[in-house]
Amino acid sequence: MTLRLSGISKSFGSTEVLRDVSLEVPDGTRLALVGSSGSGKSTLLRLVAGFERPDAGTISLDDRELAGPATSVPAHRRGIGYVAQDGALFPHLSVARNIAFGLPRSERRPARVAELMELASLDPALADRMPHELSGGQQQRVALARALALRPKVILLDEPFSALDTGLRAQTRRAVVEVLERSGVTAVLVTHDQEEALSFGQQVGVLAGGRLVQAGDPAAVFDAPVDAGVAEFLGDVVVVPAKPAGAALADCAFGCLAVRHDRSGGAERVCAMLRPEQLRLEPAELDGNATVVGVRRTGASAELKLRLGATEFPVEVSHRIPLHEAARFVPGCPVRVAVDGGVVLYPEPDQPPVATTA
Ligand SMILES: Nc1ncnc2c1ncn2[C@@H]1O[C@H](COP(=O)(O)OP(=O)(O)OP(=O)(O)O)[C@@H](O)[C@H]1O
Repeated sequence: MTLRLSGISKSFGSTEVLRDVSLEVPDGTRLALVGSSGSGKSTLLRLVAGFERPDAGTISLDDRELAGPATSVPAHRRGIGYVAQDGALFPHLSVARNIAFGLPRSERRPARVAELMELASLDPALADRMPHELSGGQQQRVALARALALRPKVILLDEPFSALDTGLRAQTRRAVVEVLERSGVTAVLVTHDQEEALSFGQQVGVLAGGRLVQAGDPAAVFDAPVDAGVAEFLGDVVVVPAKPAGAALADCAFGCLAVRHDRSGGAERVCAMLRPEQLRLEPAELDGNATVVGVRRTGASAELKLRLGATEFPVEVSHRIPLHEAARFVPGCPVRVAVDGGVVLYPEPDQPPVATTA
């Protein structure tokens, strides 16, 4: 079913947490909501689940209004499943009984539990284990199986992977996406992890200060963030002062580059954003456009500090390279820095832009 939010606002006392949020998650698709801590992600999910009421706006599933000025369908009547951050399993019930707890009485049969365990890619041998005897990833899959037991139309996942360590996190995320795909349920994930948000589904939505500042196809949002703040939030950036130079071109410390998206709104002073993955570096005696001014080894990589100064925009840029390449770049060495693909232009911030890559 298609989930629609229209003009949702919510305050707690005098604190406005969400303002005029509208979005649509088409039937059977997945949306990841990302934003920094306090941006209102969990509140939005709780409004959809029915744990809170919006102050303004409507929430509906297909043609059925769940929340609005004159409507408030209770949480248990919404047909919406909710998976909390810690899975919230009952510690005194086995895996099978935790899952069965989510089922209507008439369906509490071992065969139905086994079916849900299979759907959630859980080994049947785990059925009699207690939650504390499971890994974090297995616990999350039990929580998902329990949430799917009621055949919800929509499933909401509130930071379900945040307690897992990096390897298990990616593996559990892939497993969960497969389960959601198999069950064909519409899903919304809340996360503050950019990579997770960009790889979860068909749409990513970025919340900042209670507003949905951008939503759309993850690759398109990553490629053309609406402002420099979103660009930096979604991944590493290199930002340098720039000057428009005619038809979709801009001059900056890297030379004259193609502009792939102009988000400057015609501002007089602009800066250019690119991703570190776009940079290619070669030692170059003759046609260098940068100089190595520092090399710092950090684990498996090295951070080069480069000065780009051939133009009216001299800047220093930090750039990470694999450690085995570091020997080619010693301080004082001239370097040719080329940029693959174009840049995105933004209005220059009040503060001078900082050129960094993490
Ligand atoms: N029940 C409540 N009463 C008062 N303030 C609340 C309540 N729930 C949330 N808030 C406030 O609303 C703001 C947004 O909180 P919310 O949990 O939605 O953010 P979030 O983006 O999910 O953050 P995090 O990533 O840290 O979980 C915060 O400032 C929080 O303190």
